[in-house]
Amino acid sequence: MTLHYQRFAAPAKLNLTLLITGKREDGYHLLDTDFRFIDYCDDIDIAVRDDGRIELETPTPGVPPDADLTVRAARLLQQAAGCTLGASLRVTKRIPMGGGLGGGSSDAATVLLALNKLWGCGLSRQQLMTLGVQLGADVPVFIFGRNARARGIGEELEAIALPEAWYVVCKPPVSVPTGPVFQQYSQKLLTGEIRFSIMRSLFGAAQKQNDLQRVVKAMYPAVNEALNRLSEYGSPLMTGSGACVFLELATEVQAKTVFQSLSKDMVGFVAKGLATHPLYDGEV
Ligand SMILES: C[C@@](CO)(OP(=O)(O)O)[C@H](O)COP(=O)(O)OP(=O)(O)OC[C@H]1O[C@@H](n2ccc(N)nc2=O)[C@H](O)[C@@H]1O
Ligand SMILES: Nc1ncnc2c1ncn2[C@@H]1O[C@H](COP(=O)(O)OP(=O)(O)O)[C@@H](O)[C@H]1O
Repeated sequence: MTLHYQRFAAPAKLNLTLLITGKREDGYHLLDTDFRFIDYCDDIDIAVRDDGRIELETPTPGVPPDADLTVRAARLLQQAAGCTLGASLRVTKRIPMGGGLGGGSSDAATVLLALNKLWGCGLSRQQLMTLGVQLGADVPVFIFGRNARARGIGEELEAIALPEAWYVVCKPPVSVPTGPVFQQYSQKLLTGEIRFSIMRSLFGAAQKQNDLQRVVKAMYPAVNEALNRLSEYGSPLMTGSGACVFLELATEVQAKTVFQSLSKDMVGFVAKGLATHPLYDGEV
């Protein structure tokens, strides 16, 4: 069997603002968040196989291949579409894991979008989004393909237009698991230290904010430190449930200047905000 690989991009996302507006009966928190794609991407090379096998040739350290979101996405689509073809996958990982940049979710979304085409499954964007949410709350927005305001747990999406912007993104030397952060947030709700942002969601917040930031700063001093370093140049924010923090700037020159003036021990990168996902084809 000769394998022909094609390359597909899986971009990172930033949560430009993240409000928590309530809690569902199953314990998941309701969000009101603006997602923006950035041009910092994992690459996924995919070849169709005729033996039905799903092979991950580049296992991610610390993630068993069967648990890898790329493999799970391929198997889910294969099952849902009744497809007998398989795929070999090679992932070039750049997006830090547990960083709030949605790398795993983006990889899964790219595999769903690419294999839907390569296998000729013919599922609609909406059908792929419904499959994707089974893999993670952030998967649907990457399939939606446009920068979006998301509500619910991320499945109610509305496209938003965003100005051109550049971002300095810093990765503190910690990996922040999403579950425990929400748990800690819930505990603070019980003690009355925190309240839901329903009013700010309805009437708009005075400035962009991330409701999980306070909790993560207290749990991970390195995140606090990174925010302090960036706050010398503007108003930084944490993305998702952390650990990455970012600062928005109007031009590439400004972003590069800020990044270069951070000391060398601060790991990070400069990225451009995208208008749409690289695989978005205009179909709604
Ligand atoms: C909060 C966001 C914003 O983008 O953060 P990041 O993960 O990107 O940092 C995401 O919606 C996260 O989505 P995702 O990372 O898929 O979360 P999951 O694995 O589904 O959730 C892990 C755990 O976090 C809690 N959780 C997650 C999402 C949510 N809206 N409410 C929750 O309470 C639940 O306890 C869940 O079991
Ligand atoms: N292909 C993948 N890339 C990244 N993480 C993956 C992948 N498959 C499974 N995971 C798991 O998903 C977790 C969350 O990863 P990721 O989506 O990159 O971070 P975050 O939710 O903080 O944005 C990782 O810690 C890892 O255990």
